[in-house]
Amino acid sequence: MARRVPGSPNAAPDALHPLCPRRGSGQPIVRVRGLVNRFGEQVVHEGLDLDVWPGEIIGIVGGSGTGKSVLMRAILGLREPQEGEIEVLGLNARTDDATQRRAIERNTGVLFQDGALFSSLTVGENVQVPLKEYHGDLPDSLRYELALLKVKLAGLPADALNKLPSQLSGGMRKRAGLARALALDPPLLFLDEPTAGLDPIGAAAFDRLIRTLQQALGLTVFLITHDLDTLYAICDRVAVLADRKVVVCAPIHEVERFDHPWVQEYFHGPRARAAQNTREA
Ligand SMILES: Nc1ncnc2c1ncn2[C@@H]1O[C@H](COP(=O)(O)OP(=O)(O)OP(=O)(O)O)[C@@H](O)[C@H]1O
Repeated sequence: MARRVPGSPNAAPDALHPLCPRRGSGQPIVRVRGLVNRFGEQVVHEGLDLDVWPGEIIGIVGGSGTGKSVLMRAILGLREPQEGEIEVLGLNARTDDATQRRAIERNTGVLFQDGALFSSLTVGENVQVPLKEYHGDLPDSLRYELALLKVKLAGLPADALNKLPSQLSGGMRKRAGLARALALDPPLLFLDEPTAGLDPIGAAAFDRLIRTLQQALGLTVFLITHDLDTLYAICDRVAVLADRKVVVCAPIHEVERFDHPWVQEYFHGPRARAAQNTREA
């Protein structure tokens, strides 16, 4: 079954999140320049540049260990790179200024690969964690209502609110993680391999959910994936990490033609051909 997703890739949503830079303003929502990340002798990134534009879904791909997660962590300020500039929503992500750091945190939602839910809290309590941190003055009943709204937005039934993560399927846990990532209505969403571990039907449903939410909420999405179907189904542009940097960043049909051994193997190797055949079937 080919994945069918509402709204075509490359068609950015009409309405952007109010905190997003205006489209056409020339201002990216994430700007990375000259990024260097090293672990001891190992150089992961060396002079990496990347722009993420308002309202797009950008897919980040690359071989295992090319530094996709390290890049995401550096952008989110969860890791201090050795060199480079990183701006998020016009703010310096490498600042020591606590107010700016908090503003970035407040405006970015993250779905980590394993969902990263607190196992001893229910789904509803997990979603309320960021609400408590940033809106501690809200009455409990309103926080509960907001958590319920996010859980429904993420496509979970209302009764999931009172379940522990261990009582959910893998796909439902991803949706619960997504609900928490959306708790504060961020303009910018980071997803680390959201469809990993899901069966093809569950993965296709998750792709649809991401596209629908991105269009409805005017989100910009930074999406790390190995999933070719996701790239074709929902990504407006694809950035390929190789040789310690972004070697190409463009709409997928341009990336497919890019002359680089990893790109050619990934997009034209046996697995890619199988995915292509599935799409054409
Ligand atoms: N805290 C750390 N300490 C030492 N090395 C690290 C650390 N975090 C990441 N690395 C190394 O940096 C490299 C890039 O890791 P990263 O997790 O970003 O890769 P990735 O592209 O996301 O890989 P995958 O597709 O397998 O998830 C790897 O070689 C990894 O071992």
